[in-house]
Amino acid sequence: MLAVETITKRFGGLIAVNAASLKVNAGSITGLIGPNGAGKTTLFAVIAGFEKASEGRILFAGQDITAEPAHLRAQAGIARTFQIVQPFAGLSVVENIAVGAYLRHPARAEAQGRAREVASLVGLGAMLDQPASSLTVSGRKRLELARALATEPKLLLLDEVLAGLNPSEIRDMIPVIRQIRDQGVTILMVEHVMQAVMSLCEDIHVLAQGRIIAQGTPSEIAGDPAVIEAYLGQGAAKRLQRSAGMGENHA
Ligand SMILES: Nc1ncnc2c1ncn2[C@@H]1O[C@H](COP(=O)(O)OP(=O)(O)OP(=O)(O)O)[C@@H](O)[C@H]1O
Repeated sequence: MLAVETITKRFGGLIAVNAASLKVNAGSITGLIGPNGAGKTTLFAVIAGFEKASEGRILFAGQDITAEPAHLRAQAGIARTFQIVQPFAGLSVVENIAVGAYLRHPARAEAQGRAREVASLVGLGAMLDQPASSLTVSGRKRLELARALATEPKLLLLDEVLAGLNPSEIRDMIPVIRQIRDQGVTILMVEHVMQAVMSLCEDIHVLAQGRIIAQGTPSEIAGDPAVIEAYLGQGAAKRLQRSAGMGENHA
């Protein structure tokens, strides 16, 4: 569904994304992980058309969309959520979601009808008429998800939708994300909550200092020395191996 081909993004002298390539298969939940500042959000912005790639190509369903503006990518079926959630505070929950639904349903009643369906999918069905400003952090995250989903995307880019949630809220959100995929939406997610990434994603790409350093299944990624080093620093993989060996000796 999506092919990112050797994308580079420079901000002046800073290379935020450095010749990164990745693929997202239709129907999958694919993960994009990496330490802080690795370039994940920047790569999302380039995929969604909010930032222009300095080099490289983006293919969506086989079409080269590298030069397309963000609104045409949304029309084609790409939606993203934002790490910093900023709902229209003065509007109700259903009106906020309808903003996304207007993309495919210009009539108000239809857009609101679609917004209600999406609200119940993400667990906001009981809060339709509340002002968005009254939602908790967890409610705002669900609203952000709903606004993107209301555009009826084929590919949904989730930027840390679990950040700031407590463990029980995370447990509640995981099946919601899975259900969205089961309804036919392909998902690419940036996430720091590893337990969620490991349980949801069939394929994971790891970005570190702008480069893709590993790709594979959750268990391949968890055991990859380059990934361990990227998160824990140089020599960490060896140190872990040694202490695991010592553990066995003691046992
Ligand atoms: N608009 C911008 N102008 C200049 N530098 C930027 C801009 N956006 C991002 N950067 C820089 O690009 C690098 C990558 O940032 P990015 O936010 O993409 O990383 P990230 O992997 O999403 O990090 P985090 O996990 O902390 O959200 C950082 O060094 C950041 O400071």
